[in-house]
Amino acid sequence: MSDLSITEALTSDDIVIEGTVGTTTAEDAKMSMRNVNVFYGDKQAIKNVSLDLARNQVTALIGPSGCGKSTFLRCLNRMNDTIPICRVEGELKLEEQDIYAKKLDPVLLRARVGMVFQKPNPFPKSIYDNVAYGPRIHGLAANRAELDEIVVSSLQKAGLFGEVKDRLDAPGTGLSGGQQQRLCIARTIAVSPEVILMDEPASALDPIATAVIEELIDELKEKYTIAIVTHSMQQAARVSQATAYFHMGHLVEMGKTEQIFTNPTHELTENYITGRFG
Ligand SMILES: Nc1ncnc2c1ncn2[C@@H]1O[C@H](COP(=O)(O)OP(=O)(O)OP(=O)(O)O)[C@@H](O)[C@H]1O
Repeated sequence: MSDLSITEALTSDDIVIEGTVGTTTAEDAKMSMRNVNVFYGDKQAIKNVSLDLARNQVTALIGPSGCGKSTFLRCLNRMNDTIPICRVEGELKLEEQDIYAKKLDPVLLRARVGMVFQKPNPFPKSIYDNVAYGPRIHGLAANRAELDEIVVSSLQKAGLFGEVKDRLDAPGTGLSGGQQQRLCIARTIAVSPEVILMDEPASALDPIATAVIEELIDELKEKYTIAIVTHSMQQAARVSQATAYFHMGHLVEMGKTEQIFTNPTHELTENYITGRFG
């Protein structure tokens, strides 16, 4: 394919992408998705995507704006349930559990598969209460001492405790952007999730706060399985072990991050990572 035809193909709605190249399965999968299709009304946003999230790894979902990264991520803890016109088809499993099973309570699923959003969104409550909120509604602490312990250890794991330990009663909204995002990560961790989904978690932050979040993501993978949507290829390369390249609803290519960024197989992936499209 010449560059011109690639450019045409990249901007055409008629592009045909057959299957996914690379490795989409993991030996030790924490989550497995097979033949996932997602529709908003009549419009199909995800087209027959299959991939695994490997346990204790960071998987980056990358691709041009509108390719379906966030839609796919939101399927993994049923956040799309909140969009009435959205319909999800296919098999989505958290270990052996079908996460779309009728009997499954999405609120409990979201405690197991937590989510951190693009814009830090602390509740208008104290730092303490932000982190204690989840454990309280899920009844995870028998008494105040246990709750204190969860709050402190969650703030520690999110790398924020040292900065806020003397002002746990202060409002969470009074923290800096980067601190607020770490507070949101602490809030997610507080309910002991198994998987953490991150939708562009650093895009609203300055480079220093971004570096802190990236270091934290690297530490968090020791305990959790992580999927991150990012527009920053440098960030994907820095924090992830596996990368999935989406294009117009298709999963074009997936593999080890190093290979995707140094030696991609598909021309569409190569064009994206070399900055010819995006
Ligand atoms: N709530 C919605 N209702 C209707 N269509 C939607 C909705 N959310 C997303 N879409 C459409 O689904 C497609 C995929 O969107 P999505 O937000 O998942 O892409 P993305 O790759 O995450 O984009 P971005 O990088 O810009 O955030 C787009 O065509 C978008 O317009």
